[in-house]
Amino acid sequence: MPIATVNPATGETLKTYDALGAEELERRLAAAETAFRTHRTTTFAERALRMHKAADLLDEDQQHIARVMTTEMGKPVRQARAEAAKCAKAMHWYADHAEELLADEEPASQDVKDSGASWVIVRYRPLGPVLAVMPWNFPLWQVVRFAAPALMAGNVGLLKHASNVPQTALYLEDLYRRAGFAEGCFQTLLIGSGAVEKVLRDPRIKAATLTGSEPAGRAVAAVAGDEVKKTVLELGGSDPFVVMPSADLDRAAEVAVTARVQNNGQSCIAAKRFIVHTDVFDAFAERFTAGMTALRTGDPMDEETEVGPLSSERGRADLEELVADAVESGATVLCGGERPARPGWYYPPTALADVTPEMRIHHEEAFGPVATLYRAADLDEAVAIANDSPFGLSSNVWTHNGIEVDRFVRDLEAGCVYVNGMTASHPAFPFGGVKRSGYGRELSGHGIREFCNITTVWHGA
Ligand SMILES: O=CCCC(=O)O
Repeated sequence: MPIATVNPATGETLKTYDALGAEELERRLAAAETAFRTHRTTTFAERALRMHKAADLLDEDQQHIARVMTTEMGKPVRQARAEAAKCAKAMHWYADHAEELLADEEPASQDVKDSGASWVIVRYRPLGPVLAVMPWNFPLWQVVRFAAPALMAGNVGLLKHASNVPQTALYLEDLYRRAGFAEGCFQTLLIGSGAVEKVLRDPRIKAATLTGSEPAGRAVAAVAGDEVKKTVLELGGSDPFVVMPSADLDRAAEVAVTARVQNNGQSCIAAKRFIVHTDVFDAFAERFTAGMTALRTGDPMDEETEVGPLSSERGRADLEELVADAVESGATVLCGGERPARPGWYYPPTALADVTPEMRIHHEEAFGPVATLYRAADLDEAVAIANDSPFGLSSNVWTHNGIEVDRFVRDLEAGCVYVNGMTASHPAFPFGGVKRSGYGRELSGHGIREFCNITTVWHGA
């Protein structure tokens, strides 16, 4: 795939980039190693000053970078501005909290005594240069939620971003440099995916994080495993959205629409499978279909647009194939289902009912604004349908029955359970999944500690 900005709203190639040559790649790896030697010895206060500055600069640049993101991957510009604001918030949060999250820990005095020590501490030390392989869907946020904790922990970052968001990738390198992080602390590598293995095997790279598809995660984890390097993987999701009879149906349907079509339906934590108790299925389906049909679709630069184009022609073709497969096998189209006759990679908000396990869409991630609706006879069946997926990222449940909430929290196979709301990541809460959605956690204290050398310091009498 060429490294290029191609506007998904028109299909026009606006800017292309050459991949880094071997010499420049080597220079950047060396710069990362050099930068780490100094950066690891800086204080939390020094890092925090730069991170706050980066957040302030990002706030100043919000209009500009939002338009760049929209041009590169097609998200509605209002959502792009919200993404930039969320990144600044996360940067401030890690600037404010990193020191306390990575403070030395003291084991219980009885255990210290039992070991024969006079004192023991556990210290979180940085690992070194970390490679981040990141996707285009939240081109700022996916990177910042790695970079903010990594830099605050004393690590340095090398970004291999998706090939269709090069301007956003270069902006991020420039942002951290302008904020005062030393040369080499955060670098963008304009390279194709074929060059990732070489970088990952380089002894100067100590760990890797990847957000993206399952095949990409498997490939990076295989190489990292061979090199015995730590990885965090945040892969696909096909999150369930369960609606029980006690739910506020109007609110559940309204949030369900947003949860499905956020980011033009291209979010790992978008709700994708709507599992509705049979007593309220028809009422929910009617409200949900009306909401999906009423969405304003069109030019993502238009302030009023709620759903823009998909990011690529291939992405739209994949989605169309999933829908065609389902319809051929008996799914009912409640709304949408046909691409509009216009330039750009648009696909309408679509809802499918009568979905069965024989259909590909039952097991695969629909990365676009396509919802599947399921009828469940009771809570047990709702849980069974929800868990009948290779993925386990997040989940959403709508009920006002506390016993049901306990059951969902106990039984849903997912990294998060959101009750009476839609999944939304927050800097203070761990984010990540189980099953084919990956492993490890981003954000919160758990995220910042993923790329630390957790060091036991034992001191004799
Ligand atoms: O694509 C998944 C990430 C979405 C988010 O963190 O809000």
